Amino acid sequence: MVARASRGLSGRVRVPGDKSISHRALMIGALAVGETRIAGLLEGEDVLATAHAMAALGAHIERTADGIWHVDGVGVGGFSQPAGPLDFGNSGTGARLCLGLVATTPIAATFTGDASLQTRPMARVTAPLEQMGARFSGTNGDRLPLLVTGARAAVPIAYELPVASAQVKSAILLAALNTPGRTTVVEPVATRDHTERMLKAFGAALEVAEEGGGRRIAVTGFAELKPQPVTVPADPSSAAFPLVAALITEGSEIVLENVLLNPTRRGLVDTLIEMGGDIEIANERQSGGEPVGDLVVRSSRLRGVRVPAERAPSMIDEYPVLAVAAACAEGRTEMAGLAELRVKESDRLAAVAAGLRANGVTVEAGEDSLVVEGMGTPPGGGVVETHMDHRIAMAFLVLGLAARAPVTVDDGTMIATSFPAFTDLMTGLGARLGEPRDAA
Ligand SMILES: O=C(O)C1=C[C@@H](OP(=O)(O)O)[C@@H](O)[C@H](O)C1
Ligand SMILES: C=C(OP(=O)(O)O)C(=O)O
Repeated sequence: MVARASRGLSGRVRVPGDKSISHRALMIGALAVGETRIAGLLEGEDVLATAHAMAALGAHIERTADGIWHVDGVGVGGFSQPAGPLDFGNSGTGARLCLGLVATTPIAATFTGDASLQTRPMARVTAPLEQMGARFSGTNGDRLPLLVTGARAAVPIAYELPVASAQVKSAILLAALNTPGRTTVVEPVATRDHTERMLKAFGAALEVAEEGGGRRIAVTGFAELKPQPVTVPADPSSAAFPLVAALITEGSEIVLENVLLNPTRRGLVDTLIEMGGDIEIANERQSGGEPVGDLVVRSSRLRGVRVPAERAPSMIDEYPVLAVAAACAEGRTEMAGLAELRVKESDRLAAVAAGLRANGVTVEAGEDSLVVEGMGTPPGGGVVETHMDHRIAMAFLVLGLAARAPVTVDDGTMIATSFPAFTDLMTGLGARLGEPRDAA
């Protein structure tokens, strides 16, 4: 795909539902007794893979013509042995959270995924889940495909997260639901807390205590989960693309409606405001147990900032597009604490650095840091390798809207994993996106 210099993005749009909340709504709905109705579910490939997995484990899942998803759950401990492998496609969240679900259920299941997912580390979840009694075997070290044998008699653990990861935390909390006694997870830095919020709403026995900058979360097993209606707010990680696009293309003013503003997810918005971004948060309210608001965004002259390491978990998926904003700012932007970017759908630190260099931007990439020299208007003109990574594709298409020369990404197909309507939504706002063969 190719993106060309654009001006005056305008319109009022709602990006699709939050990916993290969508995965959890299907999984926790599958564990409740009775029907959970989900409005605004993200219908991207990652979430659809989770829906298939829940159905393969015995939940009844149906989408009605009004767009509502109905999940008829089997109850905690009620999953049945799937007939074939569970394929999570490109999705780390789907695979890791579901490993937690199966780990304490007495069934066996093979977990697999696409070429990107098969390179991603799973030991971070299999290590604590083994302590709870699950067994994992495979031929590729800790990587997928893995055969998981759930514990017959699961044991509760007290676990301190070695990496700031909501996926690891959530895998353990979900495993704890079918484990007798009290399982405790301590996270030194707060990560997204959608699992905790949703489990509480469904009636799980869950306690959260603030501890320093982090949290201690305890789950007592065997509570019955009661179905709850879930309304999924717009995904801030998807909103990030039109948000940055409007800031860096001249003469733009857009409104992004109903965006999730959970404090564990709003690092990008806060950083862009620090950079001088004209972002107004209107109509702040609560929706389905989460804070949401409308973002009014106008083109802005951005300036470089220092983004502290402790902010990383609250914007971990947004660094590729932040780096694009930084390239279009005046001055240097320094980002620290980025080690986790190396183990996402691609090595995002390397992919961002290579993509920016290909478009004439000066970048310094350290082991876990990135420094981008802002250029106001970058030259562009490069071809970016996306490495099966949706966020790399979308971030560099956004760069192309503000660069002097068009920016090409080698493959736009992975965008469908998290934001299938990306191209339509962006072109609807006035962005010039297309295939290289299309007329300029
Ligand atoms: O829990 C979640 O829904 C997610 C957690 C993050 O991963 P880590 O837990 O690996 O940081 C994030 O990158 C991913 O897109 C979604
Ligand atoms: C890291 C991401 O997703 P996942 O870990 O679920 O593959 C992402 O969507 O940016």
